[in-house]
Amino acid sequence: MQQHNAIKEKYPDAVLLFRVGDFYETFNEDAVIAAQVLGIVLTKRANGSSNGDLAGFPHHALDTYLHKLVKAGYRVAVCDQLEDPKTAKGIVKRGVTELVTPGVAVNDKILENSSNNFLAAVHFGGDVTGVSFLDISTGEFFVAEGSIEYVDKLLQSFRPAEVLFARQQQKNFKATFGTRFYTYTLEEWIFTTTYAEEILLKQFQTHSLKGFGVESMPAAIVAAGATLHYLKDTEHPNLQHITRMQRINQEDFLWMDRFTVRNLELLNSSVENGHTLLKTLDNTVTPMGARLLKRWLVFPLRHKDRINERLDTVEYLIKETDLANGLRQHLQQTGDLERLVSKIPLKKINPREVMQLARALQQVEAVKAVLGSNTNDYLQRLNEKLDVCAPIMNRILNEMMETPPVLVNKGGVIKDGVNAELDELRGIATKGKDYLLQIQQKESEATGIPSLKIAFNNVFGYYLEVTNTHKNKVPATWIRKQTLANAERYITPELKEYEEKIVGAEDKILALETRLFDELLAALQPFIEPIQQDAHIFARLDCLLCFAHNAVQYKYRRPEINDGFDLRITEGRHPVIERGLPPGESYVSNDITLDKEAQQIIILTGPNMSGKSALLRQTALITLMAHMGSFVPATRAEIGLTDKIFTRVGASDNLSGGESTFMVEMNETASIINSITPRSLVILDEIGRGTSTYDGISIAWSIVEYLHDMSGHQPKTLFATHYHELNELENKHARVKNFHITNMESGNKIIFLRKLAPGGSRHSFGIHVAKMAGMPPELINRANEVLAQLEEKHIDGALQQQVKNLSTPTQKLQLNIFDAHSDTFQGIREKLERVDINRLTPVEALLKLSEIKEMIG
Ligand SMILES: Nc1ncnc2c1ncn2[C@@H]1O[C@H](COP(=O)(O)OP(=O)(O)OP(=O)(O)O)[C@@H](O)[C@H]1O
Repeated sequence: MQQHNAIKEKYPDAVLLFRVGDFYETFNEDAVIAAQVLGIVLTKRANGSSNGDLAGFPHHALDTYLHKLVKAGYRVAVCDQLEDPKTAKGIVKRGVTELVTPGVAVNDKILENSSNNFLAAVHFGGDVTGVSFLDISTGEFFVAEGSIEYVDKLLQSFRPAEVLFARQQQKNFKATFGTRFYTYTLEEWIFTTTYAEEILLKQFQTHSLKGFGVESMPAAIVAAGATLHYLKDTEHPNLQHITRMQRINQEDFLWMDRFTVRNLELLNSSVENGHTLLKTLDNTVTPMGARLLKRWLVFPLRHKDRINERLDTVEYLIKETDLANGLRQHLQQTGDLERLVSKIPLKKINPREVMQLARALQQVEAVKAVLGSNTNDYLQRLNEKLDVCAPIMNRILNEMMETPPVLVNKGGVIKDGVNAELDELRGIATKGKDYLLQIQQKESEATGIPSLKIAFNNVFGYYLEVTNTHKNKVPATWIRKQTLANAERYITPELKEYEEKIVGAEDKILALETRLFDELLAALQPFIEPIQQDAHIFARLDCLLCFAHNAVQYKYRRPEINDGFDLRITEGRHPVIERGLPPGESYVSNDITLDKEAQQIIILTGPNMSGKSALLRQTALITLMAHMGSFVPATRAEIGLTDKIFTRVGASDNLSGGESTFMVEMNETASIINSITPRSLVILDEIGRGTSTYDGISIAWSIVEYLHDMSGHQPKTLFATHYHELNELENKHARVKNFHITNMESGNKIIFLRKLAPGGSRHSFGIHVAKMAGMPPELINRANEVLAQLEEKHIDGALQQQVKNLSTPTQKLQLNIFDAHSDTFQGIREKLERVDINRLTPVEALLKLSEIKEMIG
């Protein structure tokens, strides 16, 4: 217990699993947690002066129980016996061999195949915030820095299992990023540039960080350093598979903030088990492909050439069916090469997995052969980078048994003919066993006991077993060892002699096989990087094959990406809703055009349930898919390169999280306004609905005017609303156009036609929808009465009239000077750039300040 307590002191916030013989035991408060989470028995035991709680489980169940504790949000320190109890003097030496936390998990039971398990670190560096994401199970390591909003979006996209930050930032972190994450704090000194650089250089064995393109990203470097520090802290010293850092450049990707990622239901649905774009598109066949697809989805490209490179390849794969089928087949048989290779340095790879790795390399060889004859540039480049790692693949295949066991200490790992000593020992062991059979036969004949058996147990080794009916035939020279109910067990000197030979040989075989396997693992080390590269290329191939598959299966077409600003979609469909429709029903496609000249903003009205939201979202999703390099659900799509997609949805009650729902709605909308450009696509769904009609219309009205008039910024905008009054905007602003979704009234029913048509609509048919939803007839009748009276009194009409007479804005739109696109900003910037601070006198400085003040006006 003294040893336990001393170790526990070093890991106070972890549950300590303390190895005692064949068990992992937990004590005191750890035992209470373990019993509760694992459903194991909690016992009391005398422990020194007091009675302590105790709960334990057999050591071979470690994987299962460890996983449960970590999933339940606990940090777990695994404390093992560091020496052989047989040879140890006094108390066996023990130490923590691994600290497992939600973000530092390599166990297959904790990890999900199709998801990365990222450990993130955030460094608040004053002006910029740095962030890093590391998946120890795959070796991927990303760094970035930028505004808080940017880091927030990255956190939303990477969804780390654990986030690290400096202890002093506890309040700040919570205020900035909320309580969505599992977090852990580290000492402040870890978050310094010098320390971070030192630890990173040591990891990558380089003299500078230049090669990673991060030297001008101090905040990101600090975050990355903290991540590596934490890995060492959690007893993960062997990280040879973390070979590089990749920097994420904001300008390389189409930006979507976290509200957009959520509103478009890219990764998560708002309803349980609902469909997401990811689920709809994911037809990958390898785990690394599935993980990469997720990343492609939240980081769509922004460079035309790179998008077209993907689109060209998808087109090529669609045409070359045999090639695509061949590739898919080989990929299917590869398994999780990326995670297998990461297990090598972590010393977590077992013999069976090493064999899987060799088989995966055989697939690399096969893929190279298939790709050999292709004429697509991108595939050719990928093929050149594929490395079969033949020396190690052949060595594994030549030296290891075809189906080795999971545990190396079970033997049967190394083939015959690989090592002469091993062959000899195996000869002895088998011969010894043959000889035992001969003894059995010989003694059976000599004694006349036909049922005589030789068997083995751990207590007294090999023995002869005689059933009670033949007991009297046993010779006097045999030594009786055990009496059972219906049999007796004996040993003989001859039996013991052979036993020694066999058991000795078997022990030696296991030791030798373990050594040979370790040698094989050491030989694998230099191949970690090329195999990682192979895994990465397979992931890309998998995603592109998946796009080709989707295009054929779901009739997607190649989008045309151009440098213009316009968006023209012909017969577009919603990829997710379309797939969920019941058999026999088909999705009604729609054309949509947004351009800079005549149709920058569309005000979309239509009855409830007619498909306004669907149309809005499909426009965003088609744009997004095109930027991923995927074909799209439309017969034609011309898409001007887009830099940002914003989606905002009017408040609904399930969004509330302490704040009023309308406040949430306004907060979210406000954050768009400052970062829009003409290349942005803005989707607003019933913004303003969370307040009274007058307030709502006024806010919605002014948002549209603002987006219309922001000089030089005018983003393409789709605005769905129930406020028909907003249709009046078309008459007052040149680039606002009204559209509605058509429906047909048949008796007192409405039939949704779901077709987009020019012009606004007058009714919402909310009462029809209430009726369809099964509201009591009395209630529906009363609602109709109230509506009729309101309409009779022209309340609705009066508002319509007032809207018509609305004046133009009294105040010209004031551009934010901190908006990098504004002329004022550019002017101030130029002025400041010309100033040489070293030569400036105080009076000159005051004069400059006054000039700048004047510019702001
Ligand atoms: N083009 C379409 N073809 C087939 N079904 C569609 C289409 N558009 C929408 N739907 C179906 O109609 C349902 C309602 O659509 P949606 O939510 O877009 O309506 P809405 O006009 O936004 O309604 P509300 O104003 O009440 O929010 C969708 O869930 C979908 O199942």
